[in-house]
Amino acid sequence: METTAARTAPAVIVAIDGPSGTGKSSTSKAVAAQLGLSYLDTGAQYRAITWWMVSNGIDVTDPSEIAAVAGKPDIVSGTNPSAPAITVDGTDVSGPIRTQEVTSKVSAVSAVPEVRARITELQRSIAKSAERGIVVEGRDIGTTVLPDADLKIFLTASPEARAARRSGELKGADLHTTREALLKRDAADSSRKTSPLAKADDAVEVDTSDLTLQQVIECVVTLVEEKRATK
Ligand SMILES: Nc1ncnc2c1ncn2[C@@H]1O[C@H](COP(=O)(O)OP(=O)(O)O)[C@@H](O)[C@H]1O
Ligand SMILES: Nc1ccn([C@H]2C[C@H](O)[C@@H](COP(=O)(O)OP(=O)(O)O)O2)c(=O)n1
Repeated sequence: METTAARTAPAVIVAIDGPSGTGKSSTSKAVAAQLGLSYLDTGAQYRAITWWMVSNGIDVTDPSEIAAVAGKPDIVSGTNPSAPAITVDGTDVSGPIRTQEVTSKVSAVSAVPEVRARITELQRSIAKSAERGIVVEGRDIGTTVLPDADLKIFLTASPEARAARRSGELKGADLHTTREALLKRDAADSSRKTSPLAKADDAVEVDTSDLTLQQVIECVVTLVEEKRATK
């Protein structure tokens, strides 16, 4: 629930990065809602451009083919943490971007520099226009997209905890298969040349393996409030 203090506080930019299943989306949405900030899911944008490539028959194993059309889809992200929305060329793609097919191809598409340049520009312009501040979650927000963010958080968790959380979501998914797929995607995201998944030197690292979601939210809200008090 947003408080009166939140409505009058100075704008604050929060970057939350980390690998898959560490709690970035759940934490970012809750913190933004509680503090009256906008919210941006940058993974959804990479998923949306990947969905467009797949839907238009682009060979996602060919970086030059991806680069040639990277500027074509019109991706629009909503920033309401209580109702995150994403459209491509006017079509709501919030469901289709979560399929296994998109998940298995998103690392290859998001490694292409032309894709990153385009999406990064979009992210910076959304962050700039958030009057009361924003929580932006992803892989390279603290290092590349918003290096001057007021607060940078890097969430981690053991592969076992992350796989258990993910297979809980994908009902009936095998734990071992989920763990392997997740580690494969992390390795691809961490080893790409352009803005890989990485912790910024000035980010606060929070290991969420043994914390409840509520504990992680409280920890981040406290860190944001401390930052705001010094602004
Ligand atoms: N600290 C936590 N303890 C238990 N489950 C969690 C925790 N944080 C997140 N989850 C759950 O794990 C799943 C993945 O979380 P999510 O926020 O989507 O992670 P990410 O955005 O980093 O991939 C969700 O079902 C979420 O409810
Ligand atoms: N800032 C970002 C955000 C996501 N990506 C890429 C790499 C990720 O594997 C995919 C999907 O991100 P997403 O946050 O939706 O992934 P999870 O829901 O955590 O599994 O997008 C990126 O390259 N840079």
